Amino acid sequence: MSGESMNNLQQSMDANHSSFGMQNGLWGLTCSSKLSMSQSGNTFEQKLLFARGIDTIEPQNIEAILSSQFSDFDLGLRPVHFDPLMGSGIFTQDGEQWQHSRELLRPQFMSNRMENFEQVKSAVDALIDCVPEDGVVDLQPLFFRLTFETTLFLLFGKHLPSLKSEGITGRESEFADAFNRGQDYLAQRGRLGDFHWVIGGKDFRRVCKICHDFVDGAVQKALGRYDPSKSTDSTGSYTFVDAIIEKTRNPKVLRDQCLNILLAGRDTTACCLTWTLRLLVQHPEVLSKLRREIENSVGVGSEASDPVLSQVKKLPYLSIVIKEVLRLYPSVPVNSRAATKTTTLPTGGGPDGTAPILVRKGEAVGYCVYAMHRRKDLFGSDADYFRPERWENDALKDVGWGYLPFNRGPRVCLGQQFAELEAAYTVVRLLQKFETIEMTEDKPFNMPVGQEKQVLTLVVSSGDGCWVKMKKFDV
Ligand code: HEM
Repeated sequence: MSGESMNNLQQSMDANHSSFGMQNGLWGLTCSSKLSMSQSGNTFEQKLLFARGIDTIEPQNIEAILSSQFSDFDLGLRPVHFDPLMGSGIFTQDGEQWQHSRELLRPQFMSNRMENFEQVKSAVDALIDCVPEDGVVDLQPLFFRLTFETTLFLLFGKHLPSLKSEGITGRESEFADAFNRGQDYLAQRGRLGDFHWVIGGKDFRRVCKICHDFVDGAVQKALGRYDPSKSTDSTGSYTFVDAIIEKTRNPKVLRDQCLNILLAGRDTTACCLTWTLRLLVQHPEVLSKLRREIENSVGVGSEASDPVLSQVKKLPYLSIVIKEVLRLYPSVPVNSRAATKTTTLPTGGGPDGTAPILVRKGEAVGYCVYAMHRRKDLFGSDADYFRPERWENDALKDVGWGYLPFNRGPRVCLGQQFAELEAAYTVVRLLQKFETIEMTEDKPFNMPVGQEKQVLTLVVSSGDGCWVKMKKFDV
C-alpha cells in the first residue's frame, strides 16, 4: 500500500476546510490552500479556478444526494477515472446500467451461503498460522490478504488460476500487487479531477493488464465449466461469476463486474479489521470486556470450538465495537457525487447557512463521512474517543444519516452483511486463540485516536500498520 500519507484526515480537513468534492470524482481530496470558500456551518461552497463545488458533512444534504434526490446526482467523473482498470461495473455505472448490475448481483449477496462462511473460516485459520513463533507481527498486510482471498472465493469459488496450493495467504501474488498499484493510480486520478489523464503511463497500463489477464483466466474457466441445464456448475458449487454468466457470456462484462466487486470488498473489510485490532490493543479495558463476552458465549483457549454463524451474530458487545470502529474509521472516508441538473440541497445556503444551497448541473458535492462521524453535536463531546458503550441502549438511535459507514439509499453497500460477519468472525477467532494481544515495544502506537499516521487511497488504512505481540493459549 502506498498512496498519500498524512497525519490524519481530520487535520487535513481542518487545515483546508477540505475540498473533497472539487474534483468531481470519487474521494478526490485536494490539499490546496488557494480555494475560495464560503463557509456555512457544515456545508462549504468552494471555488477553484472556474470550478465551483459543495462540500458537506450535513446529514440532511447527504440524505438528499444519496436518497431523496437520488436522480439529481450521479457518480460524476468516477467512471472515467476508473475505466482503464475497472471498466464498466456496479461501482462505476449510473442509471439503467447500474440498475441492471444491482439487480443481477443483489440476489448473490442475499443468499448467505454456508460455503462462503466455510471459506472465511479456512482463510482465518491460515492467517493465524502466519503469526510467527515469537508472536510479533504486523496484522495489516495479513488482513489485506485475508479479504483478498475471501472476496476472490466469493467471485470464483475454488476455480482460480495460478494460485498456489496454499492459496494466496502464503505469498503475495503478482495479481495482488498489481491490484494494489492499480488502486493507487485510481485514487490519484480521482484527486486530479479533469486532469486525470496526467496519470496513465506505461506502469499503469502494465498493472491494468496483469489484473485483466488474471481475471480473464478465471472467467474463461468459469465459462468453460458452465452448464446451462443446471443452476450450479458441474462441480456442484455456485459462485458470483456463475450467476453473472447466466445473464451474459460477454467476457469483458464478466471481467468488469468481478473487478468491481473485488475493489468494493477487499480493502474496505481489511481496513475495518486493522483499525479494530489497533483500537482494541490501545484500549485494554474494551479488549478485556470483549474477551469476557467471547469467553462466556463460545469459549476461549486452545480447546475452544469454532463458533457457528449464528453464535457470531449474537455477540452484542462485539457488534457495537465494530460499529464504533467504523464510526471513527469509516473505510470509505470521503466520497462525492455530481449534479445531473441544476438543483438545491436542503441546507447550507443563505446568510446564516440554513437556507437551501444551489448546486448547478455538473458541479460536484463532496461528503466526508470521516469528519461527520466525529461531529460532537451528533455523537457527544467525547466524539473523538473510542467508546463502544455510546451505542448501548439505542442511545444513538436518532443519529440517522449522521452515521454512514456503508452508505444508505439505493446504492447502499451490497456486501455489508458479509463484511460484518467476516470482521466479527475474525476478531472472535483471534481472541479465542490468543491469550494476549498487545503493543510491541519497538513499534508502540500511543498517539491519540485520529492523530496517528493514515494512508488515504480509496480507503483509509494505517500508515504504521498494526504491529502487535500475540501470545497463544497454552495447549
Ligand atoms: C467494512 C467493510 C465495508 C465497508 C465499510 C463498505 C462500504 C461501502 C460504501 C461506503 C459503499 C458506497 C460507495 C459509493 O456508492 O460511492 C459501498 C458500496 C458497495 N459495496 Fe461495500 N463496504 C464494505 C465491504 C464490502 C464487501 C465485503 C463487499 C463485497 C464482497 C462490498 C460490496 C459493495 C458493492 C458491490 C457496492 C456497490 C453498490 C452500488 O453501487 O450499488 N462491500 N460499500
